[in-house]
Amino acid sequence: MSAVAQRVETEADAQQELTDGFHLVIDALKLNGIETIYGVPGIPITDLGRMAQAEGIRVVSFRHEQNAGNAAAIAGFLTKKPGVCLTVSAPGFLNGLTALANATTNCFPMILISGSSEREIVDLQQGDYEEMDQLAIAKPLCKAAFRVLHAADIGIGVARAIRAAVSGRPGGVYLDLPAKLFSQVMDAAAGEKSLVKVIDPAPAQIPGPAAVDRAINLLKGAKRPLIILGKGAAYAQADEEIRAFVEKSGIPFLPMSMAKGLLPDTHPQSAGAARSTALKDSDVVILLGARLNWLLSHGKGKTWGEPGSKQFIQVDIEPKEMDSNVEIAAPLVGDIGSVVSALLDRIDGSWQAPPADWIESIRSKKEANIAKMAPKLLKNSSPMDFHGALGSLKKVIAERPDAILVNEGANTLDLARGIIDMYQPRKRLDVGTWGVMGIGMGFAIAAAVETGKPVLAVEGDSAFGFSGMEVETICRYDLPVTIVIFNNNGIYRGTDTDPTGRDPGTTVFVKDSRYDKMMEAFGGVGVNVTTPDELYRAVSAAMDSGKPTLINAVIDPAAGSESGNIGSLNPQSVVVRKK
Ligand SMILES: CC(C)(COP(=O)(O)OP(=O)(O)OC[C@H]1O[C@@H](n2cnc3c(N)ncnc32)[C@H](O)[C@@H]1OP(=O)(O)O)[C@@H](O)C(=O)NCCC(=O)NCCSC(=O)C(=O)O
Repeated sequence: MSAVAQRVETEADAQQELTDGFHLVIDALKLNGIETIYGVPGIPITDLGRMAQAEGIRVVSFRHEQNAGNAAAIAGFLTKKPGVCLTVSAPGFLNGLTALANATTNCFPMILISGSSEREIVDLQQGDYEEMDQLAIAKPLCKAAFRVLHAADIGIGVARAIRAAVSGRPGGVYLDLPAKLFSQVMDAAAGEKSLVKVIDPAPAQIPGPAAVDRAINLLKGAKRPLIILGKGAAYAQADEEIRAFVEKSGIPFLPMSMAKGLLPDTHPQSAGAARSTALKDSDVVILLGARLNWLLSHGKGKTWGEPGSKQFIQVDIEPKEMDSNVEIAAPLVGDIGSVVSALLDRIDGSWQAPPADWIESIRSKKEANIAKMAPKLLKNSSPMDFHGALGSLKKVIAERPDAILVNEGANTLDLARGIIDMYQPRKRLDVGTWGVMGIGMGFAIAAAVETGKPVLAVEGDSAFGFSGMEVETICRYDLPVTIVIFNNNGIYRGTDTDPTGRDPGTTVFVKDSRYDKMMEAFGGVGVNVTTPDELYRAVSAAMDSGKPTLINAVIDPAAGSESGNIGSLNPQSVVVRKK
């Protein structure tokens, strides 16, 4: 090439605006309304995080990918947009996978984006930095998995990930971005054209009229109807329609834990405090975004009364969910908002409220259970038991109904679920379908970031340990998160011993630990409390101040029972060994 031609080409290059993989990923996310990324920086995505922040995306950096992943997952639940988690390759990617799988199980829309090493080297197993076939590993753990090899395909890759995460039954999606992709350069105009805006990412799915007729006829013939609200109903953000359906039909409702607050727990139709009676004695049960999994004893057995005494109507966006455990007499496939609207249209002048004896039997059981519980909640002992401590927190939430409650643990979870009334939708976030420990700080951080509301995380001492280092993240971003650790020195209880006398018992922790000191180490507020009154005052002050606070609540080490309320799943040894 002549010197003149070279000069002409250089000038043309100088005028040509360029973009690269980094910027295309950011532009694709922004075009689709992704405003926040949760992640942990490192090779090869450090600059992606920096640049995303510079371009106006909020980037929240965590201390461990599992917590960033949990944050992304619950952001998806709260917003109906996929929460994005960004990780480094192999080990960081693996750390994010638990959250991705948990998101998929819980039907939370989430995208795990991980950098990865070079395809050519990985496929020949030549020992690249953090070499791993991440796409193959992610596939069975999520709803969909994609890899983008060319900058020109980033737009499509991001679009496919978003649509896969939120359409139909929401879930986790993996997006694999090899390191080389980020520095691939292309013409900026062509790059912009390659981006895809996802139109109507989760289209409404309207139920067929015959399916609606079948369900309404069944409900009309019911003597003891029951509505079970699941977290799918909470996710749908069809709050007004659901409330109208419950109130116009007059049917008692039972919320699953993350559906609490869709209608207030204090609502006269709530059967939450009469759970056994409602499940056992009902004859027609409508499941609204709730699955008949272990949490509902698979729809059979003694929880559900006489065999054959039940008929189920199930509302779910996923047709395969029907008949998963027992026969579904009236399947209603569609999105919750569309199905509930269709049902509501049919609650007209001919509708008759459920028989008075059914309503009365729920009411009287509920009142008896509440009356039995009431004195336990007032106990102002030191050290505290679970009921006394939770009585205080019940008051705190009643006074701040728009606060978000995050909850995990065994006794701390089971008792808080019943005791702390919720008043508004999507305010209770917990361990979900898997009963997984470790969601605490990730959920609390995302709840604060996404909603700006005060967050109260009520944590068993064991559960907190899985994500405890994120208190630094909470302080760093100055989030309005109050953490209460129910500290009874161990898992379930703090009294276990090693029969050989050699080591601590397998379920105990260091006695009388001061978790509040952890918060102080990072500039947050730490408080140690020993009575329910002190707890009430400390939590109220913390939530009003909006300052990151950790309250170490000293609970009697002998308080608490084993198993985290999963009864039948706890195997018991039948062998007695001779010494
Ligand atoms: C399986 C369940 C859905 C059902 O449990 P049940 O014990 O049958 O029901 P609940 O806990 O909801 O309620 C217990 C009883 O309290 C009553 N109840 C409910 N609310 C109230 C109020 N406000 N006042 C008075 N009484 C009440 C309710 O009607 C029941 O009484 P009756 O009506 O009289 O029966 C639940 O336990 C659950 O969600 N479990 C998940 C546990 C979990 O995920 N654990 C994590 C594992 S921990 C771990 O990792 C590990 O241990 O290992």
